Amino acid sequence: MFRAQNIRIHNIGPLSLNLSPGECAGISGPSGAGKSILMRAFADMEPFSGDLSLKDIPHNNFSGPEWRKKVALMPAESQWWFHTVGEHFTEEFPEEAAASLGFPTDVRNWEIHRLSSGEKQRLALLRILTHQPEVLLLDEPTANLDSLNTEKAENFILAYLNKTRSGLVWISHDPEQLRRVCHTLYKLEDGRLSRTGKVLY
Ligand SMILES: Nc1ncnc2c1ncn2[C@@H]1O[C@H](COP(=O)(O)OP(=O)(O)OP(=O)(O)O)[C@@H](O)[C@H]1O
Repeated sequence: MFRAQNIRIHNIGPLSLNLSPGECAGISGPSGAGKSILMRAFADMEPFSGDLSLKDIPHNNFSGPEWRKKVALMPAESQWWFHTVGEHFTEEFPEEAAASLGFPTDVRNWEIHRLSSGEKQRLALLRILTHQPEVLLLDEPTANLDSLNTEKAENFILAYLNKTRSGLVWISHDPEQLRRVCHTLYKLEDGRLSRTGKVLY
């Protein structure tokens, strides 16, 4: 459903990655290998050459904002610009989903400046999923979380994937986590993306 063919960015690539509906692809690799840049290219936020498509529709057929609504990137550092949590949610605040990520009902009134890095990370996840992306690009989504909240976030993400049959690319430095949550595993190193294991698709 998501196809990236012959992608080149700076000195990375050419590389290709395809996602089937409901597939989670994990990417690991040394620091500085270009994992984040690759995610930015997939979200059309970084100049690249090559072909991207979603459900066989080339990415050039979409405007940038249209593409990014469907192929949504959650960067390692989330951005917050209003005063409170609730103001960042344009739709009705997803209370039930917030509870499943461990938040009390008044979280929508919390001021941004009081949030811990782990709270920001879980709320960024909640926010991005309210837009119902068809492909989700997660850059180290649990890097600031303890093991209990990591488990909650993993379950939350996988439940979304199973329900919507979206595609997911998950970047992590934790090989155990990638083995736990992903169907296909890749390593990005020296500009090349290689399949390293666990092929269930
Ligand atoms: N606009 C740019 N032009 C050239 N090189 C860049 C540009 N932006 C980032 N880089 C370099 O590309 C490399 C890859 O960076 P990137 O953040 O994608 O790495 P990463 O694999 O995600 O690393 P980490 O695991 O540490 O987060 C880095 O060496 C970075 O300095």
